[in-house]
Amino acid sequence: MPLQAIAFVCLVALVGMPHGGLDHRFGRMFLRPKFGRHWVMLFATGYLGIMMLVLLGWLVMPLVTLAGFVLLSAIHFGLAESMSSRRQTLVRLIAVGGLVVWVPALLQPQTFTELLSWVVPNQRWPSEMLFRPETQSLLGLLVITAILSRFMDGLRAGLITLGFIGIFAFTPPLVGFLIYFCGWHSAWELVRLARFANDSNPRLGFLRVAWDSLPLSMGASLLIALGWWLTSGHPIEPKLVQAGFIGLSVVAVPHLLLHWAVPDHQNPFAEVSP
Ligand SMILES: CC1=C(/C=C/C(C)=C/C=C/C(C)=C/C=O)C(C)(C)CCC1
Repeated sequence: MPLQAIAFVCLVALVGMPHGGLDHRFGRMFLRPKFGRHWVMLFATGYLGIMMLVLLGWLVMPLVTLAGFVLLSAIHFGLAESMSSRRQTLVRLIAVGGLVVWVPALLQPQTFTELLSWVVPNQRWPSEMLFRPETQSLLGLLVITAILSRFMDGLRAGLITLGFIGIFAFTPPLVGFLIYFCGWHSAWELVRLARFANDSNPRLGFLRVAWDSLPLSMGASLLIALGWWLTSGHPIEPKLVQAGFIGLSVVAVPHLLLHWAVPDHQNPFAEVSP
């Protein structure tokens, strides 16, 4: 298990962070046409401000912040999964995008509550909630909705979804998350960005993306390291998962909001006027 916690933090830093490492370019595309050279100030203030709010949320109301973060993440992952789908209702997005949470919460409640107790320590709520029949039924319903919804999008989408459900059901929740987040969500986003960077030579495009996303990803990883250092005094494994998870959520929320504001097809490498 400590190995999983270490892999969680390292892979999130190395593969997960870079997929949001070009957010400043998306921000520039969104803000510069309206605000000219003031875009940098606005972007930095907005992004950092949202990060601070999320951090404050974890300190003041951890459960609300956890629930809000899981819902936002589900919508974000759901949108990425159903980019080509025309049927993007909120319930479907949440059902599909949240599978990485719903499936282990339903089928591995014991391990899942242990992880939750590391993320939000001293709270009895997760273990009381997760084992209730109402919660289990709701989770089951979400999983069924996701399967039906993806098969309606096409056989391939349905089969991929079943494959992921199998992974989330049988691998430890952190491993399932890493396979999905690093091996699928971030990987596809990096491929998409590499194509934007250099359509005729995606390999060169990939190098450019890696290079350009270095400052923001390094900054985010350093912040997580700082969180680790500040929360000293706990056993290593829960602490790694807590620092990794809270750090991830702090940088993920502004990323999710930004990507709702900017249309998917816009190239972040294109020159922006003025
Ligand atoms: C609650 C919970 C999980 C959910 C993590 C989520 C929801 C992460 C979302 C990340 C995002 C949206 C990154 C941005 O790009 C895990 C790790 C599966 C298991 C431990 C408990």
